[in-house]
Amino acid sequence: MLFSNISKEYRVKKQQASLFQDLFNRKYSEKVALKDVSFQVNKGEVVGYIGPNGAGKSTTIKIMTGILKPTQGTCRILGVDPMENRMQFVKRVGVVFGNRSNLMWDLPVIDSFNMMQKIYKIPRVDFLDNLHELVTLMNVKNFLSTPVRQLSLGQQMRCEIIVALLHSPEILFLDEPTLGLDARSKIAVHQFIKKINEEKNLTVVLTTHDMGDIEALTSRAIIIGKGSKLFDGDFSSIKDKYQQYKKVRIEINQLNQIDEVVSQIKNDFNCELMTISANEIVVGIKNDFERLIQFIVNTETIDNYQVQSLNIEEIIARYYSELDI
Ligand SMILES: Nc1ncnc2c1ncn2[C@@H]1O[C@H](COP(=O)(O)OP(=O)(O)OP(=O)(O)O)[C@@H](O)[C@H]1O
Repeated sequence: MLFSNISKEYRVKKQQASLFQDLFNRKYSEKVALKDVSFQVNKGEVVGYIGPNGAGKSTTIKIMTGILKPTQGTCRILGVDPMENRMQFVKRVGVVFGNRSNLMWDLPVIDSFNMMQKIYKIPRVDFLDNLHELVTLMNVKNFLSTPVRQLSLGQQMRCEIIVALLHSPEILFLDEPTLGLDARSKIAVHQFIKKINEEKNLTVVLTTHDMGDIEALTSRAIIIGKGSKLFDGDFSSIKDKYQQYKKVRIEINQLNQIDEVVSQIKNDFNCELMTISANEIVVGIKNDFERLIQFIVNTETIDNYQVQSLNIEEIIARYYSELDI
């Protein structure tokens, strides 16, 4: 899979002062969604595509699945341009958009599965084999005759993934597959994606806001911000970079003492004062950590303290801010 020097600009209509101007002299501006993004994905790989809101994740998936044409660059999926010969292309890929359903809302789940057989003209024997395997793997047997609208979000997502896999695609694209799911459902989706990748050597590209998806599914992450690729590699190297950075919560119950402690920390330590509230100071610190702990232990007005490492969301936010994004 090749995504080479891809840029995408959307044409956006500008709001004009009057309706008359709007009708007869329409003006447009360009909204840059992707800027010269390149990467390759090999067969059987699982790749996480991470970024904050508006970074360009969905635009990338839409280009890879032939829904959108890039303004510049070359996209080759399974050796072909996804915009050309769409009928052939869609038979070779599976797509799940977390915010759009391929299931028929009022009908039993099994009807949506049967419909896929007709749409993709899957031979009956292959379909039944696949269905049996996927239903067992995803543990959805008990609600095959339940109307989709009565399923929980987690059950629905498991069914969406089955729908995308019934025609045995070679690549699975997942756009925010765990959006809105509770912790248990997320784990079920992770386990399933892992299994299907291992057993069928299926290539998986998934976009996510959720760092837990990356940790559970893959070591390779591509990080995107404001349309540009910022990182492509082993996500643990980003995590390691920030591992020494600690957050220290300092509790002070004597309200009149907090200002003094704040100014001592400010003057004596190389650290970042993250938040200061009535009885708590949160400090971000890297090199001066041991000395800060000594200070805390020796300061009588400090009642309690807690040390935390950065969680993954905070690591990404820090990474973005260092790159001035
Ligand atoms: N059809 C469109 N017309 C104009 N601008 C668009 C269109 N679709 C997306 N954009 C803009 O392009 C940029 C990238 O959007 P995209 O949906 O790819 O981001 P994303 O990373 O998927 O965000 P989110 O996580 O919020 O879904 C954003 O600034 C968005 O506002």
